[in-house]
Amino acid sequence: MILTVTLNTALDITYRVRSLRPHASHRVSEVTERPGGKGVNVARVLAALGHEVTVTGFTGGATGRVVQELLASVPGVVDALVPITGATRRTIAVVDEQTGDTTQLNEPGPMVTPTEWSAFQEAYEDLLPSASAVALCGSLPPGVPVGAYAGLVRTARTAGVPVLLDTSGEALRRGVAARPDIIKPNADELAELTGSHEPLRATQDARRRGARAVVTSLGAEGLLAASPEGRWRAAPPSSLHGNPTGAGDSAVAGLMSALVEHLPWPDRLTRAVALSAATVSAPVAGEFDRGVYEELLGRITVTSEASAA
Ligand SMILES: O=P(O)(O)OC[C@H]1O[C@](O)(CO)[C@@H](O)[C@H]1O
Repeated sequence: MILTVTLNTALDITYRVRSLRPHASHRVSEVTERPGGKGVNVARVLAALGHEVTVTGFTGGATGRVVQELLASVPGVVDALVPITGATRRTIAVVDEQTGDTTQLNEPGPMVTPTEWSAFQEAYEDLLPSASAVALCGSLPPGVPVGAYAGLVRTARTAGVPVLLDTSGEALRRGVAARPDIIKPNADELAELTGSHEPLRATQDARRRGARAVVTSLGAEGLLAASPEGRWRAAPPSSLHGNPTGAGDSAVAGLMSALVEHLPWPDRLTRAVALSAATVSAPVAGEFDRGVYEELLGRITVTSEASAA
């Protein structure tokens, strides 16, 4: 199975409003609730692709119960979340129907105690021997040490399990130094890590800091990747309109799925870009439009940076 870790799980709520205006009161035309947090979204996409997936992380309170109930109805996903006393957070995406723009409001998450953090680390070590790969995704809830991902990367490496890290800020900086197999920052997260706003230079710099491979998401322009096997840009034929929430999570799912299938890098990137774009076409995070995905698979352009230079 593929293991995904979401330390800051969430009940993802999507509101659709006719037009979002500051200082105004809004009537919500549609409400959608999904089990969320980045690794949970990755797991839902992987399961839809036919992979066996186990999700771990923390769950607590009434929101945590709703997340687990919703997760139980997703075929192919095994729930190995660790219970805590605090309540799982809500994350809210407000979609403006007129402009198509999405505004995201993410709560910080519950306080995790040192005992709960130790219980998680034990559960993680127990799950790793059954995992073909692990994805560590999203923000850290309060109470979890900032070096948490660095420790989880090291534990995966010791167990011989390939590990992808998708986080930001200091947690990313420390995690990269622990030498994960892949990181998947967006351009802003990469600039914060490296101090460089030139994506190709920053992608290579992140490899020097410890990541074996770096896949940078460039929004509607696709992905930029640097690995020991080469450097590539992968782009969709045109930018799609819709809700981009979760597009990065779908890219991670594409990379993970192609990694465990031992596909070469250009095929991994093709799958990641097609899934990411097909997620923009779907109304909520963690879901993708299968028709768009299958149609796009044959239309992603992958260019070797070495030969393009
Ligand atoms: O852990 P964070 O970085 O706050 O991200 C969580 C959020 O990101 C999303 O996964 C979108 O990528 C939302 O579904 C929401 O749960």
